[in-house]
Amino acid sequence: MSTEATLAARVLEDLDAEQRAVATSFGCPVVVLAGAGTGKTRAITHRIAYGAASGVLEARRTLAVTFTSKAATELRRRLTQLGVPRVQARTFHAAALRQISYFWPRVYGVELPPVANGNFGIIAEAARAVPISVETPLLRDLAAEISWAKVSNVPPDRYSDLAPQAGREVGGLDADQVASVLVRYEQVKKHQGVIDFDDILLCAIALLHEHPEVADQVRDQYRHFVVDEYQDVSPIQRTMLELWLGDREDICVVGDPNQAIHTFAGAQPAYLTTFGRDHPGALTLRLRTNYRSTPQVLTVANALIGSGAGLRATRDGGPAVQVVAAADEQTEAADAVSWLVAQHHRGLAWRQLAVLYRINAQSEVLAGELRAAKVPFVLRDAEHQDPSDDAVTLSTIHSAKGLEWEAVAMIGLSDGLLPFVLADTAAAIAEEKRLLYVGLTRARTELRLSWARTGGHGRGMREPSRFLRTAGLVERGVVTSDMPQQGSRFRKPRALPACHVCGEALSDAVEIKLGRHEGCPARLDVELLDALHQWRSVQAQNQSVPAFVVFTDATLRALAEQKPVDPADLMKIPGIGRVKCECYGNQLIEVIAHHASV
Ligand SMILES: Nc1ncnc2c1ncn2[C@@H]1O[C@H](COP(=O)(O)OP(=O)(O)OP(=O)(O)O)[C@@H](O)[C@H]1O
Repeated sequence: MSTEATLAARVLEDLDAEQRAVATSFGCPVVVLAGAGTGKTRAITHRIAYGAASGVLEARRTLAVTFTSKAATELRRRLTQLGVPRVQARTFHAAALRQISYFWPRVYGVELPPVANGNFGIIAEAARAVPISVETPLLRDLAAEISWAKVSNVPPDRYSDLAPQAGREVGGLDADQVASVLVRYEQVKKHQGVIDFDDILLCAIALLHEHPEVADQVRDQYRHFVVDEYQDVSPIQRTMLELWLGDREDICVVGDPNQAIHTFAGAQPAYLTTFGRDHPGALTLRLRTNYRSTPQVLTVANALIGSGAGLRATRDGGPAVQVVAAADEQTEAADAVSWLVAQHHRGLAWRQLAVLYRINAQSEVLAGELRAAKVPFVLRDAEHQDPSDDAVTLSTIHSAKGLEWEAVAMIGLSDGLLPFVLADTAAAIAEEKRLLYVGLTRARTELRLSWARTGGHGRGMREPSRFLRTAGLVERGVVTSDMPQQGSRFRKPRALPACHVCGEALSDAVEIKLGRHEGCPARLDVELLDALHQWRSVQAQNQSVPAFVVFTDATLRALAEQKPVDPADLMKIPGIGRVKCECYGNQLIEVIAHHASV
């Protein structure tokens, strides 16, 4: 065997048959439909290494495109390990920026305008000129909308016509108002002499389109293309890719339609599913063998998606997936922290644990409980994170995409949070379902799903997420914790706790915490309440956290009314889980006992 053939054969050694088919298919466009955890990154990096070793592609003329700079860094790391460091692994934007930075001055005789460092200031100026409100949440929504319009090829003068058809809605504004912001936004940018992030691709497209000689040079540089996460490609990115490709067909795209969670931002997963039709002669391959998760996790993930997922397990059986209902958000967070602590005591490092949620705001209560329990954690969106930190990861499901942990807790699995309350069309609900699928498939071994029967500050009753039923967690009886044991438990919530004064049911979270209706006579010991407040201030000061992180006012009132005498009594108060009990129990009982004795 020649040296090349030996090298090429070696590259294939650590691939399974499905991955090998991906690594060795050249000569036609290839689309790979890869389920979660099936090793698509491994398949595409090995494809490039195999192609380079066997001489069917030139490493330095290969462009591997992905969506985040973290993913691009990971691709580069793996390619270097496989002996092909000269491959360009970049995001669409990074690759395009590199090209326009080089060609723009040569073609237009001026430097490329700088890319604005964030565009909130520009949007605020545009909004003031319209005029509309410049409150931060609206500016954030407008930033997302401006980006959607650009990546979807919707120019400001067509926005009023096209946006309503696409079901777009921005913070109560009508389409004409948003269109006016878009027009002003472009004017402000021009006045400041900057471009924004999405303009990078628009500039590159214009450059390659209008200047065939530039397009020829770029095409000469890049001859082989691999695109990861192809379900996330937007119209403007596809146009970019087509311009890079020209009339050549040396392209391999990889993606998972079941992990399409960015359509609200303009992604078009149909580009992946119709790739075979759009590229005559294309080869369609599938990766279905999952190396990440236990059969228990995959059974739930497969059931959620239905026939389209079909992930095959390779790992041995593990623990059952847990579904847990909690009285309120605070208790849900406290229980989740107790579970993390138990996983850690079982031998897992903190960094092998994660808690995932739908929206960032959900991390607040959780962070308070983690601080109280002295559990190290990192927020993934901050999450200045040092990857070497041994800390639990807190992440939105969106930001957790592409990652994996040994044990994963997902919180807030109630209707209104997942699916999120703003998802009001069939398409939006389907995307929320895929979001849950992405979350579930991050877990290697332990998976805990929880929801709270009431929201924070006594806000309304909640129902478990409809997706828990879709995922077969009722029918299969996959284990529940404090949920009622009857088959009807998802329709009929557990019997509500009773008021200790009148005996009637309690449904409000604050009242549940107090153990009585607000209107029922209290046995509140005002002096004890005062002593508890003082104790809480000292704790909060010592830990440099806000007082409510230690205990909420409602919990202090419940303590001052119910005067628990031992840990078992303490844990009957909603909001005081095992972790808080272990952390503060003895001190609290001492404060209460001392107060009784004076
Ligand atoms: N052939 C294989 N043999 C053993 N383990 C493998 C194989 N292929 C992949 N794996 C492992 O499976 C896990 C998932 O791989 P990877 O992260 O590449 O999957 P992915 O398809 O990109 O996942 P996702 O789309 O869910 O983020 C990793 O831990 C990886 O090391």
